[in-house]
Amino acid sequence: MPYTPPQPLRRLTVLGAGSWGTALASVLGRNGHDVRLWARRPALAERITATSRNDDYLADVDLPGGLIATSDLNAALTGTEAVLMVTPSATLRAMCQAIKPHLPEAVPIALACKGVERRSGYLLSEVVSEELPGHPVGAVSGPTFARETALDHPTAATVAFPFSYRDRLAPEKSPAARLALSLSGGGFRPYVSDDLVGVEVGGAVKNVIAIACGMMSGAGFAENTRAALITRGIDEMKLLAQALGGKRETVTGLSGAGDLTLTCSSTTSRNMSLGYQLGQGTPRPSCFEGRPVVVEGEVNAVSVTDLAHRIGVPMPICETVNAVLHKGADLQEAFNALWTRPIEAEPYALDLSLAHPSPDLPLQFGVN
Ligand SMILES: NC(=O)C1=CN([C@@H]2O[C@H](COP(=O)(O)OP(=O)(O)OC[C@H]3O[C@@H](n4cnc5c(N)ncnc54)[C@H](OP(=O)(O)O)[C@@H]3O)[C@@H](O)[C@H]2O)C=CC1
Ligand SMILES: O=C(CO)COP(=O)(O)O
Repeated sequence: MPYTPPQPLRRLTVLGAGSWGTALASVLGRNGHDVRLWARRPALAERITATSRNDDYLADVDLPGGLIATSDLNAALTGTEAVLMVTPSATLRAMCQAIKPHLPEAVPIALACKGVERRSGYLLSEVVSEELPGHPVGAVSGPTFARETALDHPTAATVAFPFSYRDRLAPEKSPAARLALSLSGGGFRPYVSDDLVGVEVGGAVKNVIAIACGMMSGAGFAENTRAALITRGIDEMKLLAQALGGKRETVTGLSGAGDLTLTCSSTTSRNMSLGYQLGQGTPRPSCFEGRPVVVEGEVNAVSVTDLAHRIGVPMPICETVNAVLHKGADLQEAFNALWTRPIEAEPYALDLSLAHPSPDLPLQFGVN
Protein backbone atom coordinates (compact mmCIF):
# COMPACT_ATOMS: atom_id res chain seq x y z
CA MET A 1 0.00 0.00 0.00
CA PRO A 2 1.42 3.45 -0.83
CA TYR A 3 2.13 5.66 2.17
CA THR A 4 -0.56 8.28 2.75
CA PRO A 5 0.67 11.12 4.95
CA PRO A 6 -1.59 12.33 7.77
CA GLN A 7 -3.51 15.52 7.03
CA PRO A 8 -4.52 18.30 9.43
CA LEU A 9 -8.04 18.18 10.81
CA ARG A 10 -10.46 20.50 9.03
CA ARG A 11 -12.91 21.26 11.79
CA LEU A 12 -12.12 21.39 15.52
CA THR A 13 -13.94 22.36 18.69
CA VAL A 14 -12.37 24.08 21.68
CA LEU A 15 -14.43 23.73 24.87
CA GLY A 16 -13.74 26.62 27.22
CA ALA A 17 -13.29 30.26 26.25
CA GLY A 18 -11.00 31.18 29.12
CA SER A 19 -7.45 32.28 28.46
CA TRP A 20 -6.02 28.93 27.34
CA GLY A 21 -9.04 27.82 25.28
CA THR A 22 -9.04 31.17 23.50
CA ALA A 23 -5.29 30.95 22.84
CA LEU A 24 -5.60 27.44 21.38
CA ALA A 25 -8.56 28.49 19.24
CA SER A 26 -6.41 31.41 17.99
CA VAL A 27 -3.58 29.06 16.98
CA LEU A 28 -6.01 26.84 15.07
CA GLY A 29 -7.82 29.82 13.54
CA ARG A 30 -4.56 31.43 12.40
CA ASN A 31 -3.64 28.13 10.76
CA GLY A 32 -6.80 28.36 8.68
CA HIS A 33 -8.91 25.67 10.36
CA ASP A 34 -12.62 25.85 10.95
CA VAL A 35 -12.67 26.20 14.75
CA ARG A 36 -15.65 26.56 17.07
CA LEU A 37 -14.93 28.00 20.50
CA TRP A 38 -17.49 27.10 23.17
CA ALA A 39 -18.05 29.66 25.94
CA ARG A 40 -20.45 28.82 28.73
CA ARG A 41 -21.77 32.42 28.86
CA PRO A 42 -23.79 33.43 25.77
CA ALA A 43 -22.87 37.12 26.17
CA LEU A 44 -19.13 36.33 26.02
CA ALA A 45 -19.62 34.07 22.98
CA GLU A 46 -21.46 36.86 21.17
CA ARG A 47 -18.76 39.43 22.01
CA ILE A 48 -15.94 37.15 20.82
CA THR A 49 -17.68 36.47 17.52
CA ALA A 50 -18.61 40.10 16.97
CA THR A 51 -15.32 41.76 18.00
CA SER A 52 -12.62 39.05 17.52
CA ARG A 53 -11.56 39.79 21.09
CA ASN A 54 -12.03 38.04 24.41
CA ASP A 55 -12.16 41.05 26.68
CA ASP A 56 -12.71 38.91 29.81
CA TYR A 57 -9.52 36.86 29.49
CA LEU A 58 -7.12 38.16 26.80
CA ALA A 59 -8.23 41.75 26.51
CA ASP A 60 -5.27 43.07 24.51
CA VAL A 61 -5.05 40.25 21.97
CA ASP A 62 -6.52 40.39 18.46
CA LEU A 63 -8.04 37.02 17.68
CA PRO A 64 -8.07 35.72 14.10
CA GLY A 65 -10.95 37.16 12.08
CA GLY A 66 -13.74 34.68 11.55
CA LEU A 67 -13.24 32.86 14.85
CA ILE A 68 -16.72 31.70 15.83
CA ALA A 69 -17.67 31.38 19.49
CA THR A 70 -20.92 29.86 20.66
CA SER A 71 -22.53 28.86 23.94
CA ASP A 72 -24.54 26.13 22.20
CA LEU A 73 -22.81 22.76 22.68
CA ASN A 74 -24.63 21.21 19.75
CA ALA A 75 -23.52 23.99 17.41
CA ALA A 76 -19.98 23.75 18.75
CA LEU A 77 -19.75 19.99 18.25
CA THR A 78 -21.75 19.20 15.12
CA GLY A 79 -19.42 17.94 12.39
CA THR A 80 -16.31 18.32 14.51
CA GLU A 81 -13.26 16.15 13.86
CA ALA A 82 -11.52 16.71 17.21
CA VAL A 83 -12.29 18.26 20.59
CA LEU A 84 -9.96 20.12 22.94
CA MET A 85 -11.13 20.19 26.57
CA VAL A 86 -10.01 23.45 28.19
CA THR A 87 -12.12 24.06 31.29
CA PRO A 88 -10.66 23.60 34.80
CA SER A 89 -9.85 20.00 35.73
CA ALA A 90 -12.54 19.89 38.42
CA THR A 91 -15.23 20.50 35.77
CA LEU A 92 -14.05 17.77 33.40
CA ARG A 93 -16.43 14.96 34.34
CA ALA A 94 -19.47 17.25 34.18
CA MET A 95 -18.26 18.62 30.83
CA CYS A 96 -17.93 15.08 29.45
CA GLN A 97 -21.48 14.30 30.54
CA ALA A 98 -22.75 17.53 28.98
CA ILE A 99 -21.13 16.95 25.59
CA LYS A 100 -21.97 13.25 25.29
CA PRO A 101 -25.28 13.70 23.43
CA HIS A 102 -23.67 16.06 20.90
CA LEU A 103 -20.37 14.33 20.23
CA PRO A 104 -19.83 12.73 16.80
CA GLU A 105 -18.83 9.07 17.01
CA ALA A 106 -15.18 8.23 17.71
CA VAL A 107 -13.80 11.79 17.40
CA PRO A 108 -10.51 12.21 19.27
CA ILE A 109 -10.58 14.21 22.50
CA ALA A 110 -7.47 16.07 23.65
CA LEU A 111 -7.11 17.40 27.18
CA ALA A 112 -5.60 20.85 27.50
CA CYS A 113 -6.49 21.11 31.19
CA LYS A 114 -4.08 19.76 33.79
CA GLY A 115 -4.77 17.72 36.90
CA VAL A 116 -5.88 14.55 38.67
CA GLU A 117 -9.53 14.03 39.59
CA ARG A 118 -9.91 14.46 43.32
CA ARG A 119 -12.68 11.98 44.07
CA SER A 120 -11.39 9.07 42.00
CA GLY A 121 -7.65 9.75 41.86
CA TYR A 122 -7.87 9.22 38.09
CA LEU A 123 -5.73 10.97 35.54
CA LEU A 124 -7.99 13.22 33.46
CA SER A 125 -7.70 10.92 30.43
CA GLU A 126 -9.18 8.12 32.57
CA VAL A 127 -12.12 10.35 33.46
CA VAL A 128 -12.79 11.00 29.76
CA SER A 129 -12.42 7.32 28.85
CA GLU A 130 -14.86 6.36 31.59
CA GLU A 131 -17.47 8.94 30.59
CA LEU A 132 -16.97 8.83 26.82
CA PRO A 133 -15.90 5.33 25.81
CA GLY A 134 -15.00 4.80 22.17
CA HIS A 135 -13.08 8.04 21.71
CA PRO A 136 -9.28 8.22 21.40
CA VAL A 137 -8.09 10.36 24.32
CA GLY A 138 -4.89 12.40 24.41
CA ALA A 139 -3.44 15.66 25.69
CA VAL A 140 -1.77 18.86 24.58
CA SER A 141 0.64 20.02 27.25
CA GLY A 142 3.81 22.06 27.66
CA PRO A 143 5.27 25.39 28.73
CA THR A 144 2.55 27.57 27.26
CA PHE A 145 1.37 30.78 28.90
CA ALA A 146 -1.90 31.58 27.17
CA ARG A 147 -1.24 35.23 26.40
CA GLU A 148 2.15 34.53 24.82
CA THR A 149 0.66 31.73 22.72
CA ALA A 150 -2.23 33.91 21.60
CA LEU A 151 0.25 36.63 20.60
CA ASP A 152 2.09 33.99 18.51
CA HIS A 153 5.33 34.07 20.45
CA PRO A 154 7.34 30.93 19.62
CA THR A 155 5.89 28.17 21.80
CA ALA A 156 6.42 24.40 21.87
CA ALA A 157 4.12 21.75 23.33
CA THR A 158 3.63 18.01 23.27
CA VAL A 159 0.64 16.30 21.69
CA ALA A 160 0.29 12.86 23.30
CA PHE A 161 -2.00 9.99 22.39
CA PRO A 162 -1.32 6.34 23.28
CA PHE A 163 0.05 4.54 20.24
CA SER A 164 -2.36 1.92 18.97
CA TYR A 165 -1.93 -0.79 16.39
CA ARG A 166 -4.32 1.24 14.23
CA ASP A 167 -1.70 3.97 14.02
CA ARG A 168 0.65 1.45 12.46
CA LEU A 169 -1.99 0.11 10.09
CA ALA A 170 -3.21 3.58 9.09
CA PRO A 171 -0.70 6.27 10.11
CA GLU A 172 -2.67 8.85 8.17
CA LYS A 173 -5.42 8.55 10.81
CA SER A 174 -3.15 8.93 13.86
CA PRO A 175 -4.88 11.46 16.15
CA ALA A 176 -1.54 12.68 17.54
CA ALA A 177 -0.14 13.36 14.08
CA ARG A 178 -3.32 15.00 12.78
CA LEU A 179 -3.78 17.25 15.81
CA ALA A 180 -0.08 18.19 15.83
CA LEU A 181 -0.32 19.13 12.14
CA SER A 182 -3.41 21.22 12.86
CA LEU A 183 -1.66 23.14 15.65
CA SER A 184 1.62 23.53 13.78
CA GLY A 185 2.10 26.95 12.23
CA GLY A 186 3.23 30.48 13.01
CA GLY A 187 5.08 30.37 16.32
CA PHE A 188 3.45 27.15 17.52
CA ARG A 189 5.65 24.05 17.31
CA PRO A 190 4.17 20.74 18.49
CA TYR A 191 6.03 17.52 19.24
CA VAL A 192 4.28 14.14 19.43
CA SER A 193 4.47 11.48 22.13
CA ASP A 194 2.82 8.15 22.85
CA ASP A 195 3.33 8.47 26.62
CA LEU A 196 0.07 10.05 27.67
CA VAL A 197 0.55 9.06 31.31
CA GLY A 198 3.97 10.70 31.52
CA VAL A 199 2.66 13.86 29.84
CA GLU A 200 -0.39 14.10 32.11
CA VAL A 201 1.60 13.53 35.29
CA GLY A 202 3.98 16.37 34.38
CA GLY A 203 1.08 18.79 33.85
CA ALA A 204 -0.68 17.82 37.07
CA VAL A 205 2.35 17.90 39.37
CA LYS A 206 4.11 21.01 38.05
CA ASN A 207 1.36 23.30 39.33
CA VAL A 208 1.79 22.02 42.89
CA ILE A 209 5.57 22.42 42.72
CA ALA A 210 5.10 25.96 41.38
CA ILE A 211 3.07 26.82 44.47
CA ALA A 212 5.98 25.51 46.58
CA CYS A 213 8.45 27.70 44.65
CA GLY A 214 6.20 30.70 45.06
CA MET A 215 5.80 30.09 48.79
CA MET A 216 9.56 29.89 49.28
CA SER A 217 10.26 32.98 47.17
CA GLY A 218 7.49 34.93 48.90
CA ALA A 219 8.84 33.93 52.29
CA GLY A 220 12.24 35.36 51.34
CA PHE A 221 14.24 32.30 50.33
CA ALA A 222 16.57 32.79 47.39
CA GLU A 223 17.38 31.21 44.04
CA ASN A 224 19.25 28.14 45.35
CA THR A 225 16.08 27.03 47.09
CA ARG A 226 13.92 27.49 44.00
CA ALA A 227 16.36 25.52 41.82
CA ALA A 228 16.38 22.72 44.38
CA LEU A 229 12.58 22.59 44.47
CA ILE A 230 12.36 22.49 40.68
CA THR A 231 14.88 19.67 40.46
CA ARG A 232 13.46 17.64 43.30
CA GLY A 233 10.00 18.33 41.85
CA ILE A 234 11.10 16.62 38.65
CA ASP A 235 12.03 13.59 40.72
CA GLU A 236 8.54 13.53 42.28
CA MET A 237 7.05 13.67 38.78
CA LYS A 238 9.27 10.84 37.60
CA LEU A 239 8.28 8.57 40.49
CA LEU A 240 4.58 9.18 39.97
CA ALA A 241 4.80 8.77 36.20
CA GLN A 242 6.67 5.50 36.59
CA ALA A 243 4.27 4.19 39.23
CA LEU A 244 1.30 4.90 36.95
CA GLY A 245 2.87 3.17 33.95
CA GLY A 246 4.42 6.21 32.22
CA LYS A 247 8.03 6.76 31.24
CA ARG A 248 10.50 8.58 33.47
CA GLU A 249 12.15 10.22 30.45
CA THR A 250 8.90 11.89 29.38
CA VAL A 251 9.20 13.99 32.51
CA THR A 252 12.37 15.59 31.16
CA GLY A 253 10.41 16.88 28.14
CA LEU A 254 8.22 19.89 27.43
CA SER A 255 5.23 18.69 29.45
CA GLY A 256 7.36 17.97 32.53
CA ALA A 257 10.61 19.83 33.10
CA GLY A 258 9.66 22.38 30.41
CA ASP A 259 6.36 23.36 31.95
CA LEU A 260 7.79 23.17 35.46
CA THR A 261 10.57 25.60 34.54
CA LEU A 262 8.10 28.06 33.02
CA THR A 263 5.63 27.86 35.86
CA CYS A 264 8.26 28.14 38.59
CA SER A 265 10.02 31.13 37.04
CA SER A 266 7.69 34.07 37.44
CA THR A 267 4.49 35.24 39.03
CA THR A 268 2.97 35.35 35.54
CA SER A 269 2.03 31.85 36.62
CA ARG A 270 -1.10 31.85 38.74
CA ASN A 271 0.23 28.90 40.73
CA MET A 272 3.57 30.54 41.48
CA SER A 273 1.73 33.78 42.22
CA LEU A 274 -0.62 32.14 44.75
CA GLY A 275 2.36 30.57 46.53
CA TYR A 276 4.22 33.89 46.50
CA GLN A 277 1.32 35.79 48.04
CA LEU A 278 0.86 33.14 50.72
CA GLY A 279 4.61 33.15 51.38
CA GLN A 280 4.42 36.88 51.96
CA GLY A 281 1.70 36.32 54.51
CA THR A 282 -1.36 37.32 52.49
CA PRO A 283 -4.40 35.39 53.76
CA ARG A 284 -5.89 33.11 51.06
CA PRO A 285 -9.15 35.07 50.68
CA SER A 286 -7.19 38.25 49.91
CA CYS A 287 -4.89 36.66 47.30
CA PHE A 288 -5.46 37.99 43.75
CA GLU A 289 -7.29 40.88 45.45
CA GLY A 290 -10.11 38.50 46.22
CA ARG A 291 -10.81 37.67 42.54
CA PRO A 292 -11.66 34.04 41.69
CA VAL A 293 -8.66 32.73 39.70
CA VAL A 294 -8.11 29.21 38.38
CA VAL A 295 -5.15 27.81 40.36
CA GLU A 296 -5.00 24.13 39.45
CA GLY A 297 -2.21 23.35 41.92
CA GLU A 298 -4.45 24.28 44.83
CA VAL A 299 -7.03 21.54 44.28
CA ASN A 300 -4.42 19.21 42.79
CA ALA A 301 -2.23 19.44 45.89
CA VAL A 302 -4.94 17.30 47.51
CA SER A 303 -5.59 14.97 44.58
CA VAL A 304 -1.91 14.39 43.77
CA THR A 305 -0.90 13.68 47.38
CA ASP A 306 -3.95 11.43 47.93
CA LEU A 307 -3.06 9.47 44.83
CA ALA A 308 0.61 9.27 45.85
CA HIS A 309 -0.39 7.92 49.27
CA ARG A 310 -2.72 5.37 47.78
CA ILE A 311 -0.04 3.93 45.50
CA GLY A 312 2.91 4.40 47.86
CA VAL A 313 4.91 7.07 46.04
CA PRO A 314 6.88 9.54 48.20
CA MET A 315 6.16 13.14 47.09
CA PRO A 316 7.40 15.29 49.98
CA ILE A 317 7.20 18.68 48.21
CA CYS A 318 3.59 18.11 47.11
CA GLU A 319 2.86 16.82 50.60
CA THR A 320 4.26 20.02 52.13
CA VAL A 321 2.21 22.26 49.84
CA ASN A 322 -0.91 20.28 50.68
CA ALA A 323 -0.21 20.58 54.40
CA VAL A 324 0.16 24.37 54.18
CA LEU A 325 -2.79 24.93 51.85
CA HIS A 326 -5.29 22.51 53.30
CA LYS A 327 -4.21 21.26 56.73
CA GLY A 328 -3.36 24.49 58.51
CA ALA A 329 0.40 23.77 58.68
CA ASP A 330 2.64 26.75 59.34
CA LEU A 331 4.53 27.58 56.15
CA GLN A 332 7.96 28.10 57.71
CA GLU A 333 7.70 25.04 59.95
CA ALA A 334 6.47 22.87 57.11
CA PHE A 335 9.38 23.90 54.87
CA ASN A 336 11.84 23.44 57.69
CA ALA A 337 10.54 19.90 58.13
CA LEU A 338 10.88 19.32 54.35
CA TRP A 339 14.48 20.52 54.41
CA THR A 340 15.63 18.49 57.39
CA ARG A 341 14.29 15.14 56.26
CA PRO A 342 16.69 12.22 56.41
CA ILE A 343 19.22 12.20 53.58
CA GLU A 344 18.08 10.34 50.49
CA ALA A 345 19.62 8.96 47.34
CA GLU A 346 19.41 11.02 44.12
CA PRO A 347 17.55 10.05 42.05
CA TYR A 348 15.12 8.38 44.40
CA ALA A 349 13.86 5.18 42.79
CA LEU A 350 10.77 3.15 43.44
CA ASP A 351 12.84 0.03 43.14
CA LEU A 352 14.68 0.45 46.41
CA SER A 353 17.67 -1.57 45.25
CA LEU A 354 18.29 1.07 42.54
CA ALA A 355 18.17 3.89 45.06
CA HIS A 356 21.04 2.66 47.18
CA PRO A 357 24.13 4.72 46.54
CA SER A 358 26.04 1.88 48.15
CA PRO A 359 24.82 -1.46 49.47
CA ASP A 360 26.22 -0.45 52.85
CA LEU A 361 24.05 2.63 53.17
CA PRO A 362 20.39 2.53 54.15
CA LEU A 363 17.93 4.26 51.79
CA GLN A 364 17.45 7.17 54.19
CA PHE A 365 19.80 8.21 56.94
CA GLY A 366 20.56 11.15 59.18
CA VAL A 367 18.97 12.90 62.10
CA ASN A 368 15.21 13.30 62.68
N1 LIG B 1 -3.78 29.89 31.05
C1 LIG B 1 -2.72 29.20 30.68
O1 LIG B 1 -1.66 29.78 30.39
C2 LIG B 1 -2.82 27.72 30.57
C3 LIG B 1 -3.83 27.00 31.18
N2 LIG B 1 -3.88 25.63 31.08
C4 LIG B 1 -4.93 24.87 31.73
O2 LIG B 1 -6.17 25.13 31.07
C5 LIG B 1 -7.25 24.90 31.98
C6 LIG B 1 -8.19 26.10 31.91
O3 LIG B 1 -7.45 27.20 32.41
P1 LIG B 1 -7.53 28.68 31.84
O4 LIG B 1 -8.13 28.75 30.49
O5 LIG B 1 -6.22 29.27 32.04
O6 LIG B 1 -8.55 29.28 32.91
P2 LIG B 1 -9.34 30.66 32.83
O7 LIG B 1 -9.59 31.09 34.21
O8 LIG B 1 -8.65 31.59 31.93
O9 LIG B 1 -10.72 30.22 32.16
C7 LIG B 1 -11.52 29.24 32.78
C8 LIG B 1 -12.57 28.80 31.76
O10 LIG B 1 -13.29 27.71 32.29
C9 LIG B 1 -14.68 28.06 32.31
N3 LIG B 1 -15.33 27.43 33.46
C10 LIG B 1 -15.13 27.68 34.77
N4 LIG B 1 -15.92 26.89 35.51
C11 LIG B 1 -16.62 26.13 34.64
C12 LIG B 1 -17.61 25.14 34.79
N5 LIG B 1 -18.03 24.73 35.99
N6 LIG B 1 -18.13 24.57 33.67
C13 LIG B 1 -17.71 24.95 32.47
N7 LIG B 1 -16.78 25.89 32.24
C14 LIG B 1 -16.25 26.47 33.34
C15 LIG B 1 -14.70 29.58 32.42
O11 LIG B 1 -15.96 30.05 31.98
P3 LIG B 1 -16.52 31.48 32.53
O12 LIG B 1 -15.72 32.53 31.82
O13 LIG B 1 -17.94 31.45 32.13
O14 LIG B 1 -16.32 31.48 34.02
C16 LIG B 1 -13.57 29.90 31.45
O15 LIG B 1 -13.96 29.76 30.13
C17 LIG B 1 -6.61 24.68 33.36
O16 LIG B 1 -6.56 23.29 33.61
C18 LIG B 1 -5.19 25.22 33.19
O17 LIG B 1 -4.26 24.58 34.03
C19 LIG B 1 -2.94 24.95 30.37
C20 LIG B 1 -1.91 25.61 29.73
C21 LIG B 1 -1.79 27.04 29.78
O1 LIG C 1 0.04 25.80 32.65
C1 LIG C 1 0.44 26.91 32.44
C2 LIG C 1 1.58 27.19 31.56
O2 LIG C 1 1.98 26.06 30.85
C3 LIG C 1 -0.19 28.06 33.12
O3 LIG C 1 0.27 28.11 34.42
P1 LIG C 1 -0.59 28.84 35.55
O4 LIG C 1 -1.92 28.14 35.60
O5 LIG C 1 0.21 28.68 36.80
O6 LIG C 1 -0.73 30.27 35.15
